[in-house]
Parts: sequence; structure tokens; C-alpha cells
Amino acid sequence: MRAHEAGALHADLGSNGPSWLRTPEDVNALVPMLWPKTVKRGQNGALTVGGVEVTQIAENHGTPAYIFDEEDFRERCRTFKEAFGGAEVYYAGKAFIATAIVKILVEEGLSLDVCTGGELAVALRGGMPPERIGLHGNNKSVEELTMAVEHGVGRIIVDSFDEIDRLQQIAIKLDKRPKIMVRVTVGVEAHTHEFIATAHEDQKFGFSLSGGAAAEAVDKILADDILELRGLHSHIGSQIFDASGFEVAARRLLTLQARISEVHNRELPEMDLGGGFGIAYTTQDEPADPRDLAGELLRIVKQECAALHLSVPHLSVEPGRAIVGPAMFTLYEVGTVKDVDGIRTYVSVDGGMSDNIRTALYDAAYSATVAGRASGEPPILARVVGKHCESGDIVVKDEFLPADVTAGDLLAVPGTGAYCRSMASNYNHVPRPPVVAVVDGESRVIVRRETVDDLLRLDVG
Ligand SMILES: Cc1ncc(COP(=O)(O)O)c(C=O)c1O
Ligand SMILES: N[C@@H](CCCC[NH3+])C(=O)O
Repeated sequence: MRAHEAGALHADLGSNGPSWLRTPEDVNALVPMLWPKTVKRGQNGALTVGGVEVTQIAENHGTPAYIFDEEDFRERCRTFKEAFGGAEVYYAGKAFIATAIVKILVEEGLSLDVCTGGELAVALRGGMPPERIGLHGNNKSVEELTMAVEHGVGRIIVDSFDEIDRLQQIAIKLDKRPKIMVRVTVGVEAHTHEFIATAHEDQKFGFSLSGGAAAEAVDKILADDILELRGLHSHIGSQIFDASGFEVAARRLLTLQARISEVHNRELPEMDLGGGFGIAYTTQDEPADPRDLAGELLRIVKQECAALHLSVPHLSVEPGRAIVGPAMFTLYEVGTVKDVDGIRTYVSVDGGMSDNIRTALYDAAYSATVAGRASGEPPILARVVGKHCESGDIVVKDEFLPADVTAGDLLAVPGTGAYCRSMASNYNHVPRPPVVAVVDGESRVIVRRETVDDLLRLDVG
């Protein structure tokens, strides 16, 4: 008998599970905002995506696998582009990048933010025009900077005085005038996990506004006149739900913009407000609609510019999670089901913290559903765990699953498009899962599954 049969469920939830879980009666239901747009539960109870049943995907491509709903992704690209009107949308490749993704971005007219030479290589391979690429990073190497300058990357976002010196030397050597932006730490405390907030003062990114480093960096760049300063940049953090932090950031950037105009008699033509637009991982989350956020941001920038007698700079943003996060889910197979009496049921899947580190790293919340069938059984409170040698190897902390969940069931975890494949590891020598794109009744692999042979090839004895 399972530890949490329906009768005992409500009593147990008080101590073992958060009250925000979807109601146990809904054990087969899909909350639309958590799933890619084409995902449905078919007549036989199995999920379909892009018109393909997950059982078929599992048979053809194996599990675990990240399943990418191409139609959903394209729609989110368009939503951001339309919402921000004339502003440039730089998709943040760190959330998830692959050649096929870059090709779609090119088709949808988005630009691309990369933060290493590796991401830059994928961007170029996918055909992103270099002038539509921005290069970030708090410790870019000479090789990475050289690669960016040689390819004519549209903007390098400088992050330290060391980097300014380094880039100036490269520019002189290559006889080029790279376009740059200055990353400013605006001192906004974004209400998100500490590890993904990036604009409070005590952290590694950017030049401090309040401490004067940002103004000093601008003064140095303009005085040396080797690099072409295009504008200021701020990124306040990730998984942010409303416009207030962005508004404060925009206001603070514009005070620096006004100072530059006063001291240097120059109006910088561009301004970037970064990414960080949040998504729903569970029914608990209520992210703002990108259209509303965009409207607010554009309004505030115009208003502030008018007040400071500045012309409105050409704006850009860098959303990653909000575009790719909800467009994917992870498909696992259940291997074991273990009742820990009186506590909860542990459902072990064939992946874990190597394909989704976010639960362990940020205490992130996810949801899950049995994907290969519907069940008429009552719900139990379950914890979905991985196969790694680590008790913190948790994929979904609390979820209602049907009491008959069993080995061989397919289990789907939505919202895994951002920072899951891109942060995947080979912990315990587990090969990283493939990414399978599905659209119009067809599935295709866009990132292949790693094999143990791939790993053995790295181990040169
Ligand atoms: C500079 C910069 N831009 C954009 C992003 C993308 O953030 P998100 O995926 O939350 O939109 C990040 C990551 O947080 C970042 O560091
Ligand atoms: N990796 C983080 C976001 C950090 C983005 C980089 N600035 C996450 O999974 O939420």
C-alpha cells in the first residue's frame, strides 16, 4: 500500500507538501501556462506534442530527453519582438543554444546574446549575422575577445577595467574599432534567488553606479577613443515577475546617461535593460505578460528621457528563460517507486540533477505528470528523484501523481527549456540527454544524446 493514499493526503500535506500544489483531483490535468502550447492529453490518455505522441518519441529517441516544441518557441520569439516594438530582442543563448535554435532566431528576426567563445561559435555556425550578436562575460579571454573583434560582433559588453585595457590592445593590434557597451551595476535588489540576482552591489558583474566605477569606465573609454561606446547596459537578475526593478534600473542608467551628456556632450545611442523576465514553473508563479512589461518599460524610458532632456536611446532587451523555458519539457522513464512509510513516495527517473541542476542549486520548484497514459487512481504525494549518488538529487520536490505510478511509466516535467540542457553535467558519467524538436507531426534530433563512448574518448588514460 502506498504511503499517501487519498484519504491521508490532506493531513499529510501540512507537514510534507506545500499547499499550492494543484488539487489532487486534477492528477491527469495539464495546467496550460506550464506547458508548451501544442501539448495535449490525447484520447488514450498519453501526451502529444506537435502532433506526436510521447510514447512514440520515447520509442524513437529514448529517455531521458528534452522535448522542444518548435511552434511554441517561435510564438514566444514573435511575442517578444512585437511587444518591444522597435527595440532589439537579443535572445540570451546561455538559457539554451544550439545551431538549430540559432537558425530559428535568424528566421524570426531576433538577435543573440552570447557569453563565451563556445556560444559565439554556435551563433556563427547557425548563421547569426555577427553584427546582431552581443558578447557578455565578466572574464572574457584574449582569445574570446579577439574572436569577437575579428568577426565584427555587433557589441561587446565590457565588464571590468582589465577588460577595457585588453580590448583596447586587441583593437589597436587588429586595427579595428569594436562597438561596446558598459555593463552597469545599478544596485537594484531583484526579488529572486540570490544566485540569479545580478545588480545588487556585492557581486562580480559590471561596474558599480553608486561607487562611481561606471562613470569612470565611461570616462576612460571616451578619453582613449579606441573603442566605440554605443551605450549602457544593465541586467538586474533572472526570474523576475514585474516591471518595478527594471524601472528603477532604467531610471538609474538614465541618470548616468544624463551625466555623460553633460560632461562629454555626447548622447549614447543605445541602452540595454537585460533579460530576466520570469516564467511559471508551478501554479504558484504569476509572471507578467511580456507585452505589459514591455509597455511599462518603454513608457518609463520615454518619460525619464523627457524629464532629463535626453533623446530616447535605441533600446534592447535580452530574454532567455521567457522564450525557451516554457517551450520544452523533459521526458523521463520511471525506474523505481519507493514508499517511505508515513513520509512520501519516491519516484526515481532515469535522469536527475545531471539534466536539471536547478532544483538542487536554487531550490527551484517544478511540476510533473505521468505522460504515457491517464490514470483513474487516486493521487499520492510524490517526490521525483534522479539516479545520481546524492540525496539532493531531486527533480520535483512535491507533486501529486496517481497512486498506480509504476516502473516503466513515462513522466514529463515541464518548464525545462532554460538552464537545464545548458547547465547539464556528466555527474556519475551519465551522458547528457538529446534535445528532440517536434513540429507538425515530425520529430527531429537537434542535439544528439551523448554516449558513454563520447565520455571515454575524453579520458585519454
Ligand atoms: C547579461 C544577461 N542577459 C540576459 C540574461 C538572460 O536572463 P533570463 O534567461 O532570465 O532572461 C542573463 C542571465 O541571467 C544575463 O546575465
Ligand atoms: N542559471 C540561472 C539563471 C542565471 C542566468 C545567468 N545570469 C537559472 O537557472 O535560473
